[in-house]
Order: sequence, then C-alpha cells, then structure tokens
Amino acid sequence: MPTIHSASTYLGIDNEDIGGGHEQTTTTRRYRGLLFAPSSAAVSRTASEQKTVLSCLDSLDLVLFPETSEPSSQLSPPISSVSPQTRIHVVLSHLDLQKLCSSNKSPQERRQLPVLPDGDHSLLLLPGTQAPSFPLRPEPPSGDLFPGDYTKSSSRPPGASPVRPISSDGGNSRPDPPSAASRRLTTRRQLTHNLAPSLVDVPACADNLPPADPAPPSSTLAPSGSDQLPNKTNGQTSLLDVPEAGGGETIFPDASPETRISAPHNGNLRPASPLTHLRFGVDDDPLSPLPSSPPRCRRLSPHRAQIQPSWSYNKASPPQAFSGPVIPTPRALLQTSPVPTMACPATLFLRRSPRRQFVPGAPPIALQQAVSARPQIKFGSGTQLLLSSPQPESESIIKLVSDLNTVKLESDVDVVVAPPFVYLDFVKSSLSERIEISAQNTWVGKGGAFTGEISVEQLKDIGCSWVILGHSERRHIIGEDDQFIGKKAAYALNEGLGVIACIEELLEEREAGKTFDVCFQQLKAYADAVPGWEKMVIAYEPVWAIGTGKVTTPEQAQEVHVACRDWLKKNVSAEVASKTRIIYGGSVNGGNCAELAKQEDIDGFLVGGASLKGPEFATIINSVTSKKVAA
Ligand SMILES: O=C[C@H](O)COP(=O)(O)O
Repeated sequence: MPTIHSASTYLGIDNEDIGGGHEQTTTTRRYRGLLFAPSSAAVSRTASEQKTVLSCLDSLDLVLFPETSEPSSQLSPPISSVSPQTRIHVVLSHLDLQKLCSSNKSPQERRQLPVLPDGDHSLLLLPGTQAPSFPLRPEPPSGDLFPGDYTKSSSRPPGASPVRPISSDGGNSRPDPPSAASRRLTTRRQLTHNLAPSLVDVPACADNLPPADPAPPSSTLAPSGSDQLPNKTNGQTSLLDVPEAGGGETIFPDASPETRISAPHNGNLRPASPLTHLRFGVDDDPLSPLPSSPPRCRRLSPHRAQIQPSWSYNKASPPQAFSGPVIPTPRALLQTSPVPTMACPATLFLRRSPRRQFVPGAPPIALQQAVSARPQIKFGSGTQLLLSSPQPESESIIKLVSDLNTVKLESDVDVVVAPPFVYLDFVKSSLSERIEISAQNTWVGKGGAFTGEISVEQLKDIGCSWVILGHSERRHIIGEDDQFIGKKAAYALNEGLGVIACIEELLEEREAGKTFDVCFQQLKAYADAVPGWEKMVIAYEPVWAIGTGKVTTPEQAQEVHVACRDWLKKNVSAEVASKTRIIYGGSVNGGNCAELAKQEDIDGFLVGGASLKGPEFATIINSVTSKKVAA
C-alpha cells in the first residue's frame, strides 16, 4: 500500500528552500517538490545562479510556478529549462496569461510558458485562476490543446476530442467569455501515480488567513453552479464534485490515484464553495518525516500542517492557505468550511512521479582534536604534550578518526582529541583507546538546570577525560573572564577531569610589552582556584598567532614558556613548575613543529588546522621531545 505524504512534507517554498547560499540544496534534501514564490520566480538570476537552481529542480518530482503580477515570461529560470523528468505544474492566472499572450513579445517568448519540456506535466489552477479562453499560442496546433491544459496533449486518452480554441487571433483581442468546459478543466489524462488527491478544509486555521475581499458584483459572476462538475468517469479518471456550501466532511472512499476532485466555481472570480484549504499527500513515509518547522508552515497536529501561500492573487481573489496534511488512508477526503472567507481551488489536478529516495548525506563535520604526549615520569622532569584543536569544515569526521587511528604513536606521547560536543560520543567510541578525548568547554559548576550547557558530569559519563578551558575565543568572543575560567578549572579538576588551561595575549598587548603581565594574571587566576596541578596542562596560545599563519619564533615561544614556568616556581612550587607541561599553540604545522619542540620549555602543541591533515599531524605528534624534570 502506498504511503502518503502531506503537501507540507512534499513541498518546499523557494524563498526558504532554494533561496541561495548554503540553502540552495535544502529543497532536494527535504522535499520532493518546490513552490516558487513570485518574488523569487520573477527575480533575475545570473546564469550561474540559474544553473544552481535548475540542478535543484532537476531532482524534484514537482515544481509549482505561481501566478505573478509580472509577466510570467520573466520567471527565472525559464520553465522550458527544467528537466523533463521534473513534473511541472504551472500556476498562472487568467490575467497573467492574457497579459503574456497579448503583449508584444517575440513568438519565442510567447511560446515559453505553454511549451513545456516533453514529458508528463500537469496543470494546477488555484484561486483566481481559470482556464484561458484564448489560445496559448498564436497558432495552436489543431487538436492539440485542451481547455485548461497548457501542455501539449501527449497523453490524451483514447477518444478524447481535441478542443477548438475559442479565439484564434493569438489572444490579441478581447477573449471570449469562458465556457463551462474551459472552467471545468476536465482532466485529459490518465493519472498514473499513487497520489490520492484530496481537498480538506481546516476551519481552525481560517482565522490565520487574511479575510476575503468583498464579493464581486453578481453581474461579474457566472450563474451559480454553472460550472458544477458532475460525478463522472472519463476512462480511468474519476471526477468528483465538491459540495457547494456548508461545513462538514465529504469522504470519497472510492477515490483512487486516478481520482480528480474539483470544486464548484462561481464564474471567473470567486468560487461558490467556501473551501479554504487544499490538501493532498501521502503519509507514513519514513524517508520523509514531516519537517518540524517547515517554512511558513503551521503544524496543526502531528500529521497535519499548513503552508501559507507565498504568492498573492489579484484583489478579486483573496489568498488562501495551501496546506498539506497527511491523509493516512487511501480514500480522498474533502471538507468544506462554514466560514465563507476563502477562495477555493478551481481545480486540483495532481500526480505523483515515482518516489525518489531521500538519502541524507553525511553532515558537515567540524572536529576539534587535541593530542597530548604522555608525561615522561622516568626522566624526572621531561613531559610531552601534543594538542590539536582544529575546526575543520570539509573533513569528514569518519576520515579524521580513521586517520588518527592509523597514526603510529610513540609510547611517551599523550594524544587527546577535542571534537565539538555533538561528536564527542562518536569519536570516543570510534577512536583507539590509546587516544583520549577532550571537550572544548564545560559548565562552571555542578550540572543542573543550565539549558544549553554541558556539565562535567555529562562529559565524564561519556568517557571524556579532558576539557580545554580559557581558549582565546572563550575569553575574547564569549566574554569569559579569568576568575570564571579559574572556577571552571577547579570544578573540572575536582571531578577528575584533566584541564588544558589556555593563556594568551592579544597582539596589542604584545606590542605594548604586556605579554608576561597578561599571561601571569591568567596563570594566577588558575592558581588561585585549582585544587592541584597534577592534571593541569598550560597551553600558551598567543591570540595573534592562532589560525593566522603567524607562528611565534621558537625563541619568542620559549621566552614566554620559561617565564611562565618561573612564575609557577615562584608562586606555586618548584615541583609544579618542573612537572607541569606547558604546550604551545598557534599556527603549528609540520614545518615548524620540530624547531619549536626543541625548545626546552615547550612540552607539546595545541594544533588547529594542521591536525586535519593526517600525515602532517603525525609529523607534529612525533616531533615532540621529552624534557627532563628538575630534581
Ligand atoms: O584551537 C586551535 C588552536 O587555537 C590553534 O589553532 P591553529 O593551529 O589553527 O593556529
């Protein structure tokens, strides 16, 4: 039994889903159809932009072009450019088409809209829309046009009679009055796919929609019921009537994929029936769950959602909701509303192409990794620590983990990887146990109701053994101060985590000769707060060297490292000064790591970008040298 989707699942709205930039492919990921808003459909796009949009459209089952206040020939990209595989529904108003056909455009332009690519296409007319009463081409091929069908009749049912164009002057004269036949837009095709179209009213959302314009003078209306559609069967295509008035629900238990439902229409301006919503869809498709917050979509229930129209109609036809709840039954459901405020679809003609599989791609990965070297206790003073913390955009987390697992690590090197929170668990479970994991931040105290924060307890719960604190981005972008960071370090250490405690000076501070003062002040904040130094690693990362390619010279780095060690000796203890690993971070790479590692007080690295390249990262890891601990 076919599964059924709601229209809101099926359709994206272009403004949100194909607008540009990184969102350009959202439609193809989340939806199978796309509704072009006039503001976007009529916009001028560069050739490159059109190419991108077309590549998105090509993967869709359905594209809806709306009516616009501008000549639809300005639709961009041109409809004729869309792949024949894409089911195209053209939503155009009578006025729009009239304007198009009567304007002084080249024959090619005039043909643009009616001439769709070969293939199965269909026509969807929405409120304010009706079949044109004039030919769509100056010289339509005889027998090749049907009322309301703007496409070539490539699949006309056997026995169906071609309809003679009402006007044959190319639409340059005043069009003849629309005929009942043209308004009915009876289907001329056999629907072949498994979509059971339906019309459903949702009175609850009527108050969410703009009020209708006053009813037009009766003289402008066709006689009520003049285009009532009788129940009838045309080959395998059923045609069902919508009750003209009143609320309630009409169920068509025999509706099938070949069913077509049409609402009564009161002439060419306003439907008689106060249908407010148009719905169709298929349900229970695990591949396409209802979006939690579809663009401009209002969730009515777990299986019902409503999309507000993003196009506008002429004043005589107020906007209506175009919504798509799930109809989890094979029967079509039609309901009219007692609220006579909304225009209704004149005709709904839906089809569905074979389902495409939605295969979510691997998410973009931002993995921060840290590697540290194991303290060399046997040397008495020498420890190594190698840390890396990049934020890659393009590397896959799987590849990164795989690369790390293949790096041959020397036995005296501690390696710590610090991915973003959301990847911690995966990385922990994927990495060799030889490599530890670190968080990039943590909450300042015991966990509780601190929405959005990650507690030390939670980190420990997933096997995280380190946390980076005081990174320059936390200080200078997020605004954490020395004392706050010190408290974090204290809590993490008390709970058994290791702390990679960053210290760093800004460029202006270095240029003002304040490097030592800034670093000592930050060291003091740690020293004032932490209960011990056994699991503390100091990471000196001059802000001006992070991610800039401006690495400090080995001598500059050594100068700060030895000064910090001296500060620890004077202000904490000689033992702490000797045993505490002080690592360097800031544009470390495979080319400069060896010289930096030779410095007596550089015990390892905190590596960003270079750690994303497996071989280079291995070089950095193995460049770290053990240092002796003072007796
Ligand atoms: O978090 C990363 C470190 O701050 C260093 O980054 P980097 O090696 O890209 O300069």
